[in-house]
Amino acid sequence: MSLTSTSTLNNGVKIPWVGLGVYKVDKGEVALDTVKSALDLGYRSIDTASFYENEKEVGQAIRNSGLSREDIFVTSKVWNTEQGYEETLKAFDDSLNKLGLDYLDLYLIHWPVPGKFKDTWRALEEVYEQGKVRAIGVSNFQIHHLEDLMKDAKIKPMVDQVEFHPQLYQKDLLDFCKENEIQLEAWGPLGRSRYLDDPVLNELADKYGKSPAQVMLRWHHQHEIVIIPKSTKPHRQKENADIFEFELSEEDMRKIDELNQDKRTGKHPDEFPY
Ligand SMILES: NC(=O)C1=CN([C@@H]2O[C@H](COP(=O)(O)OP(=O)(O)OC[C@H]3O[C@@H](n4cnc5c(N)ncnc54)[C@H](OP(=O)(O)O)[C@@H]3O)[C@@H](O)[C@H]2O)C=CC1
Ligand SMILES: O=C1CO[C@H](CO)[C@@H](O)[C@@H]1O
Repeated sequence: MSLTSTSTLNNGVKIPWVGLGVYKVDKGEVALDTVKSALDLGYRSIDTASFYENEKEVGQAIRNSGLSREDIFVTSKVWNTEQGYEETLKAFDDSLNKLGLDYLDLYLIHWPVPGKFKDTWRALEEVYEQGKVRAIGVSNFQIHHLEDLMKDAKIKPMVDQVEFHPQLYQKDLLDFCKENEIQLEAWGPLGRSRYLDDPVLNELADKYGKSPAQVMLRWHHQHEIVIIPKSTKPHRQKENADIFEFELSEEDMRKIDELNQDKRTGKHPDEFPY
């Protein structure tokens, strides 16, 4: 198992289990260097969004890498103010242009904007059917949003990317996604580094000879969740990728499950100020 090991989405497309997130990675040199070091270390999946304002640098770093386009999995997202059918078709083209790519691997609805996300989804179905994106999905969708979307959708979402970490163990959503063949992807898988001093995670880190961050990430992996930890630092990128060579016991998985406090670092999807 390595950074090239993948989960298979419900349409057969393969997504790496571990990718690099690039939110708050400043455009310019920082973004170029961050994506370069990740690709050099073997990362093959990058998660960006029009909202992050670094698509240009992400695309440039991918082209500079000399890797084949088909070996890299690129995700972007349509932002809230860009939602609606026509608006999303335009936003998709803008993202492709900024990235300098002729197709995306995954395009997501960033948040379930009330009254808009169904029209937005029709636009995603359209670009998917045109072959401009290999998979489509959603982000920050709760079970009720998924159920609502799937009532009218021609194509079922392949991915739901949500905030997920031990302090926000969304078991019902995870089970729902598994039942419906929707791949759950965790944003903030390190809890944005706020809970790394948790005593249970530290005790387990000592037990397995790993860092608390690696224990957290491995917990997601054993729950079959795709993760996209962000770091601008090569030594942390390396650490976050080194989670394939150890296994948490069932008892230790349960101990981490029990850390849940329904605690979010971001907004609740039903309360986001749309
Ligand atoms: N769909 C959505 O609405 C959202 C999607 N996302 C996506 O998910 C990605 C990941 O989430 P994000 O919010 O960045 O949070 P993460 O949980 O990935 O945490 C990132 C933070 O942890 C630090 N860090 C990284 N690795 C380590 C380590 N090994 N030890 C200690 N600290 C570490 C980073 O600092 P440093 O860089 O200094 O190493 C940074 O401060 C985003 O970058 C973005 O792509 C994020 C938020 C919302
Ligand atoms: O992707 C994102 C990055 O983080 C932001 C602040 O929490 C989110 O709003 C956004 O969805």
